[in-house]
Amino acid sequence: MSITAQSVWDNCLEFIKDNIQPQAYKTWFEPIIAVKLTDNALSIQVPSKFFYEWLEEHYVKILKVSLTKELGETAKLVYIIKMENTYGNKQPFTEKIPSTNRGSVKSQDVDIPLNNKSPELRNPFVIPGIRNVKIESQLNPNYSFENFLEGDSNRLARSAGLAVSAKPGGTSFNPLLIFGGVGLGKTHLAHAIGVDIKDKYPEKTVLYISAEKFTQQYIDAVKKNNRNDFIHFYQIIDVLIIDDVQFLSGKTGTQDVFFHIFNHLHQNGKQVILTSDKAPVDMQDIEQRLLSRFKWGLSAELQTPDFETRVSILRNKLYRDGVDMPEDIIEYVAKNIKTNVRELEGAIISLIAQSSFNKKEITIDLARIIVEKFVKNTKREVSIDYIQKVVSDYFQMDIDTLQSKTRKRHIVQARQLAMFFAKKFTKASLASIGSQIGKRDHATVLHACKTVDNLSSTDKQFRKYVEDITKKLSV
Ligand SMILES: Nc1ncnc2c1ncn2[C@@H]1O[C@H](COP(=O)(O)OP(=O)(O)OP(=O)(O)O)[C@@H](O)[C@H]1O
Repeated sequence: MSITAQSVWDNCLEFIKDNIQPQAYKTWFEPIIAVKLTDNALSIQVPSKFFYEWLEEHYVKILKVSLTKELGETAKLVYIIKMENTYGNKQPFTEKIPSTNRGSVKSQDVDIPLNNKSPELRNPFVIPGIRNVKIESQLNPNYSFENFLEGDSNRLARSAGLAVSAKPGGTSFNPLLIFGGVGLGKTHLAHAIGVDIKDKYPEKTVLYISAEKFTQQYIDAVKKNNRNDFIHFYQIIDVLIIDDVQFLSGKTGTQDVFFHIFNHLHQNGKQVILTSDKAPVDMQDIEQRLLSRFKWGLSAELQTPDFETRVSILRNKLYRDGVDMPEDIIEYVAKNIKTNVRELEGAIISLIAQSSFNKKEITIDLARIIVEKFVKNTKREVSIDYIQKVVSDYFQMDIDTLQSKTRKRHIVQARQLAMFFAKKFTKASLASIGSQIGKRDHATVLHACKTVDNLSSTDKQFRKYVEDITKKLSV
């Protein structure tokens, strides 16, 4: 009788069945399909990359023994990973990985077979069409746990981050959503988790990307008819970190594609880490099904650090930069800049720069001047709600009137001004602004912004409105 892939695999299974628990056999071996036998290499098809990893981690020895028994010392095992076909792709997407050769995965290289059946996998980060897909993690090694100082304000998020990096995909913190105000360390912490995972598990494919870049890549992929490649690229990531997910607000196409990628990763035990400037309950224009996914794991808030933590952050920064600074100056800066760690660091850097350029000693007086300038120059984040309040107060109407459907000219103008300032002073998308100011669409907001621009250059009275409200919002 001739030897076939099926006959070899059947014999292996018989041996394996006798040597492992029945439940484990059912879970991990029954779903496998023997595909082909060439040059003493048996190719087996497994349902996911997670499955492959599990086999390699727990059953590689027994697989080796059974296969050697059948095919001799030169026996080889090749996995074919059949990815779940979430996108109506006619052909299944496959990925081949040789057994116990995880070196190729270690360097974040994934070998994709180029045959007629499987589509070429295009990596949005690298020139398309190359055979060996190298995925740069895009992580910043300077953002580590070590230099992310702990305090009451960030203890939960930081500890959850450490738990995730010790066991990516293996904790209930999946996804881990880190949220908090501007400059409080969301990006830093997200990178630190990724960096630590790469240290502990070099074979894992980690990718950091901002939601903005993700959206751009998706738009490009749709333009170039590469939507499936885009999805497949993200589905082979082990740890996906997406920064500033609030950016997806109002972008339904990108949300939809992210929803499918998220489900695939989550189902396969991969880790997802997200950051956002607001808690899921406060996110506007994000589809309900996506919001509910965000809440599956843990949402951990980064709050404004207390005085002690601010002092430690400054001390640590100075220590790393090799700069000595009197304790009273550090405390002065920490006392006066409270709400944003980026500003805190910025002020101390200006102080060092000023003193070295002007050869001045660092004194409390110099610190006072710099902190004052610094605090004055930093723009305060205003919310869309606040803008609507300021505009409606200015025109002495209530917010409901401002948002109403009326076409009365002065109300329309007030609404257009609110939209114009929301665009100018917040990072919200046109769609999100529209939905918050009277449930209008993005085209209406765009039109409002153009109208305000036009009117302020042609109508003196209108220009005064713009100037007055700008002043009120800048105080
Ligand atoms: N606990 C901390 N320890 C040390 N440095 C910190 C800490 N928190 C924040 N920082 C530093 O503050 C700066 C701003 O942090 P980061 O860019 O991560 O903020 P963010 O919350 O992502 O801001 P944004 O909302 O603007 O995206 C960085 O230089 C970061 O290293």
